[in-house]
Amino acid sequence: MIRIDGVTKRYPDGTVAVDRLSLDIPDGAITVFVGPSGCGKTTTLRMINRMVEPSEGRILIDGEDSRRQPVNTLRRSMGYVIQNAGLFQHRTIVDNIATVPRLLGWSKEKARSRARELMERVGLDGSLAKRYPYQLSGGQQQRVGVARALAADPPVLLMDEPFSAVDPVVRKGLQDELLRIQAELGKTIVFVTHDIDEAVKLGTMVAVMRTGGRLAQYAPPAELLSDPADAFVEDFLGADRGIRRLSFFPSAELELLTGPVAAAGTGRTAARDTGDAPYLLVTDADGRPLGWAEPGLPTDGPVDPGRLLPCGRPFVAGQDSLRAALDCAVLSPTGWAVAVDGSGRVAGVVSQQAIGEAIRAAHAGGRSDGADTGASAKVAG
Ligand SMILES: Nc1ncnc2c1ncn2[C@@H]1O[C@H](COP(=O)(O)OP(=O)(O)OP(=O)(O)O)[C@@H](O)[C@H]1O
Repeated sequence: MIRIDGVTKRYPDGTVAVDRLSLDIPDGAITVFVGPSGCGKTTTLRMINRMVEPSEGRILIDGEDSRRQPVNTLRRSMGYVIQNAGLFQHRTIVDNIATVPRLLGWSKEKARSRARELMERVGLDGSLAKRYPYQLSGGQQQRVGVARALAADPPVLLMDEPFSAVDPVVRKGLQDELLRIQAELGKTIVFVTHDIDEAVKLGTMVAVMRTGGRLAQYAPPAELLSDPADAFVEDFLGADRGIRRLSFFPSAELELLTGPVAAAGTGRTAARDTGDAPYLLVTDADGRPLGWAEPGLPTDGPVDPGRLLPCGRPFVAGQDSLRAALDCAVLSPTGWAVAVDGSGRVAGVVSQQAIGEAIRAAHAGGRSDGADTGASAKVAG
């Protein structure tokens, strides 16, 4: 555990970048520092690996004052990733990644073989190994930056706005990759961003900082969304925090109806017994959703999918969140959401109204994952 204990940073010109900050960064989890520009996020991160020395207070690593370790030993135990990756332009990708192992005295072969293994881990094709950084896209360069930081297998990764310079689609891919790597390797990651959505998505714990380097709130993201500490945090979280909070409620308890679901051309569709549902959901022979049949549309023979109402993007029952289920229902012209299993086959349908009831029950039960335990079990979707 990294304990930040009453830390203040005053720069020589008198600027107080961080003001009496105290918090514990748990092992094997992602802790995100988020806040407006100039609130002291980068300074905090750099105090952890002593690129910046605190003016007051101390930082304990597994109970020991970080100043008791030689600074080089400390830094080698902490990979560091920055915006635009900061790669060595004159070195190939594989040699960029092999930098720290080489500094640690590994042979060239061993360091390069480790680098190639890491390229695969961060989702980079091996054919890029001999290229130079300028021959890679921004997103690929960021992956190289992550691989380089992981090369010597440090227990801690410090990441300063690592994905800020890439477009939203690439950024989402990098975030997903980081979550996957974190789940696989169990690193302690300290991540700085000014993007609250990124913080909520990635953080096991989120520290919201305010201008003047003060901590506004430190909590799992579900708790931030349900109980912002004050108006500043509430404002920073943005207008749709209620909807975003639904990402933390699993869809597992939604009661799915299978009555209004039928495969095209099976004859069952002719009966059109849709129960409570006004429409019939028609699937293909494998059970994958084709669309909604309006009353009156013959469905007992081959169905022209062009005549069905679209069913939008279904949610994965049990795996996706209530937010995904609600989104599906809201976007559906019928007001009903389609649930599928992991292989895309229809598991059932559920109405907007039933989802609304599940949301009310979830709020009443305070069942958003992680809010009680401090461990944020994220729900996909
Ligand atoms: N070397 C320095 N000398 C004086 N003031 C500094 C120095 N470095 C940072 N600051 C000031 O300290 C405050 C915190 O800066 P810091 O870079 O930690 O903020 P930040 O939250 O990371 O900002 P951003 O999101 O814009 O990167 C700012 O007011 C900044 O101008």
